[in-house]
Amino acid sequence: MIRASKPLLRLLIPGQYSPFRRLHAGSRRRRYSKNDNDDDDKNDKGTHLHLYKSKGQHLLTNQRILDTIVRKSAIEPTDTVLEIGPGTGNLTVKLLEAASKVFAIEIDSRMVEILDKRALESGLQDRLTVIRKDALKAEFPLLDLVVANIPYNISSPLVAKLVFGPIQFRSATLLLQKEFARRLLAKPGDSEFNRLAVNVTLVADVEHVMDVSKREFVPCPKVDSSVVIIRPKAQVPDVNMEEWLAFTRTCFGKKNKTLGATFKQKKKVAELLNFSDMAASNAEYNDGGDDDESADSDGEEDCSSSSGSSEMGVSPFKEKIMKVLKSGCFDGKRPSKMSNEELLRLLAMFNDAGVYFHDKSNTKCEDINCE
Ligand SMILES: C[S@@+](CC[C@H](N)C(=O)[O-])C[C@H]1O[C@@H](n2cnc3c(N)ncnc32)[C@H](O)[C@@H]1O
Repeated sequence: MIRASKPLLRLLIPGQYSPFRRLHAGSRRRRYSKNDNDDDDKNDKGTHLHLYKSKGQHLLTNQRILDTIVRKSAIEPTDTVLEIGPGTGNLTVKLLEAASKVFAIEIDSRMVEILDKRALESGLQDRLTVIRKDALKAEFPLLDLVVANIPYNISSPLVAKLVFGPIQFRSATLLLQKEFARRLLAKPGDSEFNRLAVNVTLVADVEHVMDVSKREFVPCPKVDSSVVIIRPKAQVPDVNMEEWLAFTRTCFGKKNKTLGATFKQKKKVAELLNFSDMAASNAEYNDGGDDDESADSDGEEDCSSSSGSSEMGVSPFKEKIMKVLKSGCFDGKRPSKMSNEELLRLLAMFNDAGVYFHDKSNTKCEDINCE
């Protein structure tokens, strides 16, 4: 928690006064108090604004960077923009000038108050709707673009909510922790390549826009940042997303291990067997009891029927898995070097052989990360 030493109003408008410099200098000495307690807001009422580390309250004050973010977002005058975590509104006022409508979702009621006041002062209040909610719980409105300097502690579920959620949008320009952005942008074979990149790039393209030094924020955080633009793909592979997420979780549990070694683990095989049994039984029930021939990859064994699968022990099931891996030359491959096309092909081969993936912890689409 940090306390601004000058009246609140002066804190809000960078460039007009120097409190940011003072605040900045202070932040180097003491970023937040040890008691970063969200309930401790007794000093917020007067002229002071406490910024909470737990809410990721680092305000971006550099006008040039704010302008670049808006310009790179390619906002049309008719666009509706969603901003997540508007804070005191440094980015919001610029979005209001560029767009027809801005929805801003902010969890902190003190920020909401400041934001409303600032919009009023700009004369653009009619274009702004502030929603005082947790962005992870709020229902997103219909929108064209997302432009936001988000709280970094919700990066992963928020990106998942955007790319796997029901709301369609042209692009999301996001200021993220640099390390998280690197992981989003990583390609197979890069040391940062991981499950996050695999899952996001299945449905969206990610472009790096620029890096932003931690010194551009008040208070100064410990980490640098990067701006990226996420653009949903026009065409996404026809795959069950819940199963894909469970599949990538299994594969990327140890991303540098060969798939042969990963799928040799007894526990993993037993889990897969249980769920594949259930999936096969459901398929039979839904089909009115008919055999599903499409689930049998080579016709040599009846992998799909409930009787075949449910009576199959761990060992024969493991053999089946190994057979799939070998027939596609996947057994020696490491997930850290595999493309999405290869992973999709492997999942399709597993499904054809009656092997299905499911997260026993009930994977939701928010869960796209691996570490
Ligand atoms: C990194 S600050 C960005 C502030 C402002 N956009 C800027 O660039 O100066 C993040 C903002 O998100 C808000 N916030 C934190 N968690 C949130 C959540 N779950 N939902 C909505 N807003 C949240 C914080 O209160 C804070 O105002």
